[in-house]
Parts: sequence; structure tokens; C-alpha cells
Amino acid sequence: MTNPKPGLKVALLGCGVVGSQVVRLLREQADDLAARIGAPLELAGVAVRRPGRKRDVDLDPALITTDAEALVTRDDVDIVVEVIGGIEPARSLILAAMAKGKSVVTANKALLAEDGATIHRAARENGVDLYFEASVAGAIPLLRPLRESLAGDRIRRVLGIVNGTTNYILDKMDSTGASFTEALEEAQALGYAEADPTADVEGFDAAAKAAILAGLAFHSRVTAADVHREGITEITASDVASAKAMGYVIKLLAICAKTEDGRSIGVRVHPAMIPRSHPLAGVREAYNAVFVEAESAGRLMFYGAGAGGAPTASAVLGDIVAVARNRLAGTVGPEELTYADLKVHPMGETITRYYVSLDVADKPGVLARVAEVFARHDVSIQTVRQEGRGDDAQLVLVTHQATDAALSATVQDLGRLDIVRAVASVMRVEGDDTP
Ligand SMILES: NC(=O)C1=CN([C@@H]2O[C@H](COP(=O)(O)OP(=O)(O)OC[C@H]3O[C@@H](n4cnc5c(N)ncnc54)[C@H](OP(=O)(O)O)[C@@H]3O)[C@@H](O)[C@H]2O)C=CC1
Ligand SMILES: N[C@@H](CC=O)C(=O)O
Repeated sequence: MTNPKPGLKVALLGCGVVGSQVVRLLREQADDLAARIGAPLELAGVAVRRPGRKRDVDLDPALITTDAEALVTRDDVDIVVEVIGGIEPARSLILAAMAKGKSVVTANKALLAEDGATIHRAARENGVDLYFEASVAGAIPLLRPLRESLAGDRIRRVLGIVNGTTNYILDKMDSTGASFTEALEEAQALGYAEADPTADVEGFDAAAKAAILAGLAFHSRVTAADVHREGITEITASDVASAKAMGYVIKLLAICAKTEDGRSIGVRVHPAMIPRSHPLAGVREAYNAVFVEAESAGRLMFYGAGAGGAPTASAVLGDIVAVARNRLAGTVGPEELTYADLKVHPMGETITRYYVSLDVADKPGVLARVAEVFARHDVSIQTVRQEGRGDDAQLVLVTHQATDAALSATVQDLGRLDIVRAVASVMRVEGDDTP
């Protein structure tokens, strides 16, 4: 009979929405996990901020500590799982753990998008693993496919819905005609949106995820500060209805794309109209989905739960198993590669299509004057349609591809025309192959 391998000890930082589910799964699936890894996992301790707080999982009080640093540097700990979130103390704790030779699993998109370079360098220098599958799109296996399964291909574009809260809000606005405020209140009542929803509705959460995705897809260093970001707070019920009337739906998209010449990348998060026939249009409620376009693989779509305790804990557990296997084998997983070192180009150079809605005077010659402004900035109009009459007249235009800078200049000049009462709405149009 062979001797069973000694167990691996896991230190958990944080026991909130995600951490409590990590504890539950570690416990409930202990035998399966041991069989898959080849050695049992043992919870060494759980660091929290408020030890007396009621939690979604029963914890042996002997495991709980508020001294996270002492926990992560304990000699017997092999793997540190960080699900505290935010920049500090998460960063210092991860660095302290790595300096002591511990492998790290984290779900912390904010930290990786702000200072991934420091964390990845520390992992490399200390010869330990850094796995972070749960940091983007929760349960969806996405980062491992990008960095491993697609390592033999060239990715051209990643287009995704990576924030469940905003997708829920936009979906409700689309299906019920609700205003942004009404849909947000419903999302809060159901626990999708936080009491302070800023990170979600202003696009910060999606921008952090976009930075991580772009870095992996294009082997370059991308931070949250590189990402052009717009949220969904300005989207009106009338925008949603207008999109619907034209066969589109509005989604908050994260888009990471290489330019045609392959010299730079664009990374942006903003609401956009996509055709109702596009696979992302069918992503309802709080689900996430990411569409990857690669040179040889073609178009791939990854879909599933992007948030929530158990789904996110599933991704964390997958990383724990990978890291545990690596430790037993005396190896580490693939390093972060930034060899391509592509620069992120300014938003003005982004090329896409646009929807522009103008409140206009309803009289002969208006269309010609509006068209002249588009022509002056070399923005070609694909479709134009008038809605309403008299004082309620609106011109709704959809352009061919143009640069963001050209479109912005067009919109500025349109706003100066005496026949334009207001530029009611401007939105990018994505997801079809119209040039
Ligand atoms: N929730 C989700 O659906 C998803 C979350 N993530 C990421 O997972 C991570 C965790 O998120 P979530 O579980 O929702 O967060 P929660 O706010 O629910 O939990 C955070 C936990 O960290 C603990 N904590 C906070 N500060 C400290 C500190 N200084 N020292 C020790 N412990 C501390 C808290 O302790 P106490 O309980 O005592 O207050 C709490 O247990 C974040 O990085 C988040 O972005 C990723 C994907 C989805
Ligand atoms: N707040 C996020 C969940 C965590 O990543 C979302 O709504 O998708």
C-alpha cells in the first residue's frame, strides 16, 4: 500500500459572499477534491474583519482570525485564497504570502486591473502560482481558455457582457419599458445591485475585467486606467425603445480589439446597440457572456453566471485544485506573458458605427444640412429616418464605420446648428459586420 500524500493547507482571506461558499464547497466536496488532487485539502484558517458576524456557513471559531498577515505567513500554509476584494490590504497580504512561498488564488479584479504587474512579478520571482479565474465573469471558464486553450491562436477581438448587474438593469428596461431608476431599484431589491451601485452602473467593474481580458488576449500590460469607460446611467427608456424599433438591443459591452495592422489595441467599456440576432443579444437577466474572435478558431462564445457566491466559488475551487496539483508536482502554471507589449490607443482612434438621434425643426432642407455636417467630418450615413412631426420631429441616423474622434466632432457641430434643438442621444453600434 502506498502512503497517502500529506494534506495541503489552505488559508482563506475573507468569508463574505464568495468566501463562505468556498468554505462550504471545500467541506462538502472534500473527498472528491482529495481524489482529484491526490491529497486532501485542509482549511488552515479564515481571516475576516468582524469575527462575530453571522455568516452563510458555520465556521469553527478556532479557525477565525483577524490577523490575516499572521495567517498567510504561517509555515504550514500552502495556498492562500484571497476573497477580500479591493486594493489594500489584499495586495500586501498577497505579496506577503508569495514572499513566503505560498501559491495564491484570487477573485480580485480591482487589484489585478490596478496593479497586476506587481502581483504577477512577485509570483514569478517567488516561483509560486497566481490563479485568478473568478476575477472575470464569475463561474465562466474564460481566462484559462484564453491563456491555455487559445495559446496556439491569434485573438482579434473579445466582446463581452461581463457585468451581471447592468445586464439585469438593461434587460428589464428592454423587456418592460422601465426607466433606469426603476430597473436599478428592482436589481437592488433582488440583491443583484449593491446599495451603492456605482462600481457596476458606472462601468468600473466591467473596465477592470476588460483590462484583465485584454492583457491575456493580447499578451500586453493593460490597466484599468487604460480602459475607456462609460456607464449606463444616462440610458433612457426612449433610447431602449428606439433601439428596439430598429432591431437592436442595448448592452453594456467590454470590447478589447487589436487594430487591423496589429500594432495597438483598443480597450473600452460602454453601452452599445447590438442587433437582436447577435448571440450576445439573447443574454438575459444577470448572465454574462463573452464572444472571442480568433484567427483560426473563429468565433467562440462563453456563457454563464458571472456573479454570485456559489458560481464564483466554483471558479475559485477550480483554481485551488490546479494550484494544489502544481504544488504536489513541484511545478507552477503558465506565467503571465506581456511580450507583445502592445499599446492601448486613444478612444478617438477607435473605429465603429454610431446611432445619432436629433431633435430637429420639421422643415424642408433640414436633412441636407444635417447630412452636410456628417460629410464634412467624413462620416458616412448608412440609414436615416424621421420620427414624429412638427415640434416632436426627430432624425435618427445610423452611420457606417468612422473614428470616435470624427463622430465626436460631428456631434459637436450638429449641436451648433440652429435647426437642431438637441442632440438627444448618441450610441455606438456593435456586433454586425457592416463596414
Ligand atoms: N460577489 C460576487 O458575485 C463576485 C465577487 N468577486 C470578487 O470576489 C472578492 C470577494 O467578493 P465578495 O465575497 O462579494 O465580498 P464580501 O464583501 O461579501 O466579503 C469580503 C470579505 O472580506 C473580509 N474582509 C474585508 N476586509 C478585511 C480585512 N481587512 N481583513 C480580513 N478580512 C477582511 C470581510 O470580513 P467580514 O465578513 O468580517 O466583514 C468579508 O468576509 C472581490 O474581489 C470581488 O470583486 C468576483 C466575482 C463575483
Ligand atoms: N458586481 C458584479 C459581480 C462581480 O464581479 C456583477 O454585477 O457582475
